[in-house]
Amino acid sequence: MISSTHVAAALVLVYAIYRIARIGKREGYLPPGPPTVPILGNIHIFPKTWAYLQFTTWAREYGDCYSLKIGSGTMVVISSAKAFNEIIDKNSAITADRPPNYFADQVTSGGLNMVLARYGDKWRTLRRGAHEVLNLAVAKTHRPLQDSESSQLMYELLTIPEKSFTSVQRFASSVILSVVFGKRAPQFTTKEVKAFFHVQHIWEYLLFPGSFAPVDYLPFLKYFPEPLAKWKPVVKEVRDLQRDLYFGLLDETERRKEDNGCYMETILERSKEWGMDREMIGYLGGVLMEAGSDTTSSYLNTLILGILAFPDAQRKAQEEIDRVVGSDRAPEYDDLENMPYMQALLKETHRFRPNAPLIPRSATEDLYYNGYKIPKGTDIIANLWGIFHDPDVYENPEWFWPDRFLDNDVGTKKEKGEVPGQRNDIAFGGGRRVCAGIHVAKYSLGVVAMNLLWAFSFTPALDENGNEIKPDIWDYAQALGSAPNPFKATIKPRSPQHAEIIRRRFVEATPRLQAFEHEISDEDRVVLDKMRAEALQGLKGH
Ligand code: HEM
Repeated sequence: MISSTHVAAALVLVYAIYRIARIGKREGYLPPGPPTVPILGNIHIFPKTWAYLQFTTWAREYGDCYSLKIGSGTMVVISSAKAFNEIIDKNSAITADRPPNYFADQVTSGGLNMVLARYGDKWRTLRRGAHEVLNLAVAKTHRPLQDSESSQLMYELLTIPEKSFTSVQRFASSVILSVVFGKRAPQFTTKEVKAFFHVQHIWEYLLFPGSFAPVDYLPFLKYFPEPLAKWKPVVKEVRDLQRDLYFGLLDETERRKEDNGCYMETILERSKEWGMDREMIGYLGGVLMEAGSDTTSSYLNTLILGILAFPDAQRKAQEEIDRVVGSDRAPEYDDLENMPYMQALLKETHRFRPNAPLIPRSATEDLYYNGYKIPKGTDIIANLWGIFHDPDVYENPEWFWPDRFLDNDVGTKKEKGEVPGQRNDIAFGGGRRVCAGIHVAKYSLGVVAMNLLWAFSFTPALDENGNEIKPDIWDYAQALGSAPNPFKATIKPRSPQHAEIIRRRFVEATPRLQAFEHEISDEDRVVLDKMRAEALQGLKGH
């Protein structure tokens, strides 16, 4: 006989099956998206590589705001300037959070990595500390240093052009090291730069979706023992390496007490007022290096790749620079306002290969877009690649073609007229989490780009048979940001007069650079002395 207990058990079972079968199913109020399967949702088709390309393909099929089901969780991908403006800019108060990141929390003492931190008190304190030292007025005080570092970059391209790729990386790292910790990196092989790139490589691997099990989506995995949790030793390694580097540099700044005006000197002086303890200070310094180094160098190397592959852009930029600056002096930042083509070229580089093709956010309250609901707790991915490579909005989006920005400030097709929400600095993000280093970044990018094009002609490198190697605009690293793989170019000064000015500027920058040459290795000292002596010799020889 069937008892009421049996009936109750059967009902519970049916309900449980019904609930489990619904896991992974897209709720009716969500934006559309690819078909789901029970339990997994869209996990089985989630891209393990080149996510931004697949996200863009889906955007063309499902629209500028679509959803993916990650088990019972939801991810919404936005791929138009309008959606970005409405969701990220206008709704910033409820979309400024980042998705949970267990690995980042473990590595940086409970979420002190400002870029990845949840939207809360720790982030607010870090952001305030960053703002105090990165705002426009303070950023301006570092411009002489950026100019001086750029003069060494130009000198390296003149004398060791075959190392252009790493020279650009050295420049970017040295600027951030100096600005943040008051200590420069004279070579790409300088101890701190080597240590930084070493740990950064492992760190990116740890963060890259698919490298390890998705602990944030399946939290029970956190409790697995080490043999089953392959990320555990990697987390420890990254933590140890980062602490050695970041806190080692902080110790050095404290020891030195010398006033070269670096960020750490200010932060150490005012940390109490800003509510920052030593852990926060060390990680803030390190995170600024992480956020400011690769971005700047990848951008500049992309620019070089772009003008190699699309020589028309180089020719037009140089015609303009010659007209505005001439060949008796090197360009200065203020020249940029008289150079519409150069401005267009800078914008085009951001559009062509945005440094952050996907920006992760998380909704802290329900919000609505185009009648769809984006519930609290949804991960929101701003797909910058999809925005910038939309053929409906941009003419030939896969071309490096600065001219598009001459017609209108945002580079969109003429017949499109004004595209709602479009602005030309989306590449730096938006709302409350907009790039904290935008002023430092824009100066480095502008000054170096103008100097590169003023000083040198860039043509494709030659192979062993003397044939040109076709620049490959798709040869990018499988990483979180858009970083071109190393490539070679033929780089020649545009005239002996240009070469002489490059040498002179490098020699004249010596005292400014020396203010940041602390505790540098014997090897770095020897190389620097030799470079300076040769530059001086070159000048006398003329
Ligand atoms: C080519 C240069 C750069 C580009 C394109 C760039 C772009 C970005 C983007 C897209 C974000 C995410 C913004 C968002 O969530 O809306 C970001 C965040 C950030 N950037 Fe930059 N960045 C660059 C250089 C720099 C530099 C030089 C620094 C430091 C000196 C820096 C410091 C930061 C920091 C600290 C954040 C985290 C902001 C937060 O989460 O509150 N960036 N950047």
